[in-house]
Amino acid sequence: MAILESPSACIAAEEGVIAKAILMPGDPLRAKFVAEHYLENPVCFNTVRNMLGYTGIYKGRKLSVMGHGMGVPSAGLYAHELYNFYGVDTIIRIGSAGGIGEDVKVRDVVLAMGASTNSHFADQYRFPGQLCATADYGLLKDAAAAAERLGIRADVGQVFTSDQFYNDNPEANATYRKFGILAVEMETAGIYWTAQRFGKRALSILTISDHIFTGEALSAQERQDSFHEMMEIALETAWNAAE
Ligand SMILES: O=P(O)(O)O[C@H]1O[C@H](CO)[C@@H](O)[C@H]1O
Ligand SMILES: O=c1cc[nH]c(=O)[nH]1
Repeated sequence: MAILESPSACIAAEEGVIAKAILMPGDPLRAKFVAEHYLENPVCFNTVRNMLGYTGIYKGRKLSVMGHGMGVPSAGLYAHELYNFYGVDTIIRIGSAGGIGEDVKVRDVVLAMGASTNSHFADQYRFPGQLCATADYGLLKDAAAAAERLGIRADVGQVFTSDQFYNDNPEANATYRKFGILAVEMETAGIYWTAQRFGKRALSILTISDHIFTGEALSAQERQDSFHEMMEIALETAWNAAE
């Protein structure tokens, strides 16, 4: 696929091709999977850096899905370009996360109401104080309702967005747990801040793929099945926001 001239640095898509609502996993191959399994007539709109993006139709409405890579710098960059250059107004992250909360089990779906973080991404805003990274309430409400309709248990609460996958501080996770953090992952705060900065909407829907305290982890089959549950909640939520 030839790379197009484009208004932004890291996405090369034709004007109007990307839908107003987009699902975003970290892994571009998970984006391809969603496009091929859930969207009618998916068309690939981005191959730059292999960060695959597709637009197709879900239940009669135009919807997109694209990878955002790992970590806040990568996810923040793609969210910035989508919101500012491609007319996107809703990003729903669909990611994996490590369980922290006592009541959170592998396979569970977590709706991230807010994200605490050790990321310094928001320093650029020179916000006088600590800027809360929070989900869009409408998306959060729609996702909780969709989970209930689909009969899927979804925990709603706070997550921790970490710059480290391998953390050298052995006490960090116990402290997160003490403060009621449900799960740890690596992008939500950056996406939420970017949405807040540009007056847009974002929500992270996460599947617990492993538990930090119990060491329990999903098998490949379980990962596939429970990721389906997260994807279905996300698709139903995005449908409400789609054209
Ligand atoms: O499954 P994804 O969406 O990539 O999310 C989680 O998985 C990656 C680490 O394995 C990080 O990106 C983390 O946030
Ligand atoms: O960021 C992540 C994702 C899954 N599991 C973890 O422990 N961390």
